[in-house]
Amino acid sequence: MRSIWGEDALDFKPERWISDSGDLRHEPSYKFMAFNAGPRACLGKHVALMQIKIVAVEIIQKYDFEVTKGDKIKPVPSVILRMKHGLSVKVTKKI
Ligand code: HEM
Repeated sequence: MRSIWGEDALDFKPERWISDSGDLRHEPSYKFMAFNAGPRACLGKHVALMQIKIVAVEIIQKYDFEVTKGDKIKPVPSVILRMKHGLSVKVTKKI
């Protein structure tokens, strides 16, 4: 991921997606491995992203997530994007 997004790839920096003029910054589709890019790219990408956002909002409103410290976070490039060592998190229900 660092080879694509730079040394701070793992940092939470939403501002990285905003240009100097305040617009959303365009990044080539080839940099997003999950859906691939080009003529055979995933046709369901936009449906999938919309569903992911809807589900994420529902879950984030109800639960807190904390990534287990010290875990190695490493993606495995393959047909299906997955984590090499999994991603363990502590989940707590919001009061
Ligand atoms: C998180 C969800 C999804 C992921 C990560 C995903 C990922 C992918 C990937 C990596 C490919 C292969 C692209 C290539 O060969 O270069 C693909 C192809 C495809 N996906 Fe998805 N997909 C998702 C959801 C969906 C959904 C919801 C639909 C349909 C509503 C869909 C329909 C398709 C179709 C039809 C293709 C074949 C496109 C072609 O070969 O021309 N996908 N997808």
